[in-house]
Amino acid sequence: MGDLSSLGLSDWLVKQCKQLGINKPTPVQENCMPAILEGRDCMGCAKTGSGKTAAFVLPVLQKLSEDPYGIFCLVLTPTRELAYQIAEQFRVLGKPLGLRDCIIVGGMDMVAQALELSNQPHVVVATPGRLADHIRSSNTFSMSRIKFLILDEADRLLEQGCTDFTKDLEVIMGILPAKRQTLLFSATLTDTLQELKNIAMNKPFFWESKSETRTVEELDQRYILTPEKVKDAYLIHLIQTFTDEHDDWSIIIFTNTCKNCQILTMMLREFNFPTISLHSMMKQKQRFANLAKFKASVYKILIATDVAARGLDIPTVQVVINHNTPGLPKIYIHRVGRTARAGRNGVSITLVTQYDIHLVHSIEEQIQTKLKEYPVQEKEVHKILTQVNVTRRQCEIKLESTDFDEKKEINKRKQLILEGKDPDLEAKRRAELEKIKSQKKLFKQKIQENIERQKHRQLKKKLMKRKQMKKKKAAQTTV
Ligand SMILES: Nc1ncnc2c1ncn2[C@@H]1O[C@H](COP(=O)(O)OP(=O)(O)OP(=O)(O)O)[C@@H](O)[C@H]1O
Repeated sequence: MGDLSSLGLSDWLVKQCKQLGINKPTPVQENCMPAILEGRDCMGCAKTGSGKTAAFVLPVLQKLSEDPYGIFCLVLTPTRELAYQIAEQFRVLGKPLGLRDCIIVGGMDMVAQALELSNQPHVVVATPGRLADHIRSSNTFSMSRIKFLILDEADRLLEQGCTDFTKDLEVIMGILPAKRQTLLFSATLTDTLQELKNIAMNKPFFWESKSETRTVEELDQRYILTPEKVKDAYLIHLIQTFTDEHDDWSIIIFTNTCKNCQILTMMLREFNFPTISLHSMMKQKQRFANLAKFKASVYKILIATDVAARGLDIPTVQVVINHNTPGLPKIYIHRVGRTARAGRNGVSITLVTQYDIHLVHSIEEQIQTKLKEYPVQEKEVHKILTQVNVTRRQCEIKLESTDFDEKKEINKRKQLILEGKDPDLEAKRRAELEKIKSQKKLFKQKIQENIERQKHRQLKKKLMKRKQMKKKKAAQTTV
């Protein structure tokens, strides 16, 4: 492994790296940085926690120091928290340059952001939706001279998941110069490789870490097979044993919905665990505050939806618990990648119900690793089962008495308005779709029933025939 200066970084930058404990480049840095410094487009695919952020931040800072102007670099990333984390890396490593950065994410004051953009910062780190809003609504800034476009978690930005960035990306691409360097990074690039290659047009340098497995060796990956109803008791038991056995610890628990996230947080607090939550129905300021408290170990447990699955770098996290088995292997890879980062050890425990076994198989196939069973003292779990289930029900009732569901509905309507849709028309459209769906289902059911009936009739006929034949034969032999 070479050192940082032999890769083409200036002394001031190498010194800055050392102050942050970056002494030797990681493989993704060693391989991608020279290509970026040569001026090539680059696609880097390396495991979680392997230093992909510095792999693009360092060459950008190097180039910026040679010819400083704003706006020099645009970084796009799928979540707001990640945008702050990336901007922080730029700020810390670029301090000797007097680097000016600007963070453009949803949920924060748009006027203040517009002002910052008009001051020509060197680096803009943004989530696509809010940046596209700025482009649509003002002409006080220009990105026509940017040198670098970086898509961090590039596959997420391009996939059409629950948050679809495609329209916003089109708006953004429309104001960027064709002559630029495009850098794409993620731990899971391969699924969307072709779309990504279309964005990085100039025969990108492609580097993927060679490894049979897609998760890091330092990660101990476990599962617990549990009926749905006993899941929470297992969770409480796991946390209790973990707190009993470790002094300096921190856990992230991933769950599938904002509501579940809220209920689990309330529940764990009832059991006196220092818990805080992070999900998209929280106000942005609260999201940042909660994450900061978790990072500072004021709270040891973070319960989050997949909004925290990608990119977050919190070295103290030793355990990741999947309260639900992720539906996609790629989500699993990112979730468990919140621990065992940068060579540290970590454990991940996935709670698996009988309905999730096929999901575990496809996860194992993708990561090329078999999950091992996590040993649990069943007796201890059964002792707390009733208490846990009663507490959950109480928390559910408590949450129902707040306006949580109402807020969810309002948020949905707001989102539709922002997308230029009429919420009432959308509701009508969705109701009609539901009606068609259920009619189709009914129709299918009827056809199935008819087929079954026909089969039954044919079978009956066959049996009757066989009986008659037997009778006939019997009659003939007696004659
Ligand atoms: N060369 C290095 N030596 C030691 N530590 C490093 C080095 N490069 C980066 N790090 C540290 O490793 C940690 C993980 O880096 P980073 O967040 O960039 O990972 P990543 O590959 O982007 O992970 P993810 O896919 O989860 O986003 C950070 O705390 C970072 O400061």
